[in-house]
Amino acid sequence: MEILDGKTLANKIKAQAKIEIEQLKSKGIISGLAVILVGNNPASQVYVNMKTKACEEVGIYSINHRMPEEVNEKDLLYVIDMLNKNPLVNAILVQLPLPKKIDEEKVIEAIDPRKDVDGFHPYNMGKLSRGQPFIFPCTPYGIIKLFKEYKIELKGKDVCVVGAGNITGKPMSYMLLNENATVQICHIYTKNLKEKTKAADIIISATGKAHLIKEDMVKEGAIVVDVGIAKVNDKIIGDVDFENVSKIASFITPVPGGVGPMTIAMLISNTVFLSKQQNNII
Ligand SMILES: Nc1nc(=O)c2c([nH]1)NC[C@@H]1CN(c3ccc(C(=O)N[C@@H](CCC(=O)O)C(=O)O)cc3)C=[N+]21
Repeated sequence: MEILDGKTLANKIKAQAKIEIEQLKSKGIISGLAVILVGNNPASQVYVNMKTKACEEVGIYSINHRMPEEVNEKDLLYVIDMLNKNPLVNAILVQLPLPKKIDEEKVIEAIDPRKDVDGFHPYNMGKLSRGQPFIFPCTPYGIIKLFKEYKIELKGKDVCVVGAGNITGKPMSYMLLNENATVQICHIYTKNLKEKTKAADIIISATGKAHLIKEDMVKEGAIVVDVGIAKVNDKIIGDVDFENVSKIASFITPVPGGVGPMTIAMLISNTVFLSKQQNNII
């Protein structure tokens, strides 16, 4: 069994981004990321702080917009419009989830697709689904990078994606299909989940259900990627029962230190990409 070490690869990717950011600076271009955080969700605050810290590490100019839980949709859309028009802002991220009374779809659609660092805008999701991507959502992008780093071939592999959310499951499935993998997407209504995961060469689980994936659901020698981050008694627990599944998997990501740090690294990398795009460098 080999660990897919997201932390180490994330540091490598951030170091590369730092060099590119310095090159942009020598051309007078400063990469800028705006993060909008609505409300006081403690987990969201932790993630946003990690993003800000990563920006500081690599030299990205970052602005945090904090808005109260009770903010009305119109005010939030106004801030997005302002950021869309601000030439110092190359990338915009609205931290999810948003308070229930805000229409998430409307908010995501308000982001200029050219500044959509998460790749969540329907234009970008549509492009990705057609195999003509402009930008890749950070979490699935990080997972693909991990596969490439460890020379894991995707062409023709049977991949079982557990979880069909917009942040990971769906864009992950498109990216795998674009790599010529055979993709099965499972979700809460899936019958006989075990039968499906057990048949897979690669399992990618993104449900947030602590230890959903047990040893008896995994084929000997399979590759297991854990995107889950449930909080149980103040500890972060992944979707995968690591202790037991790691005994039979050929490659496995740990939680923490696997997919999480890769998500942050790809956010940095996407910000650099958008900065270059907007300055006609690529
Ligand atoms: N618009 C938007 N874009 C996102 O990319 C986005 C989002 N909303 N909402 C929430 C999810 C979650 N997410 C994580 C990022 C890093 C770690 C991460 O680095 N985790 C560390 C552990 C961190 C800890 O100690 O809690 C690790 O796995 O090693 C986790 C989760 C980004 N998300």
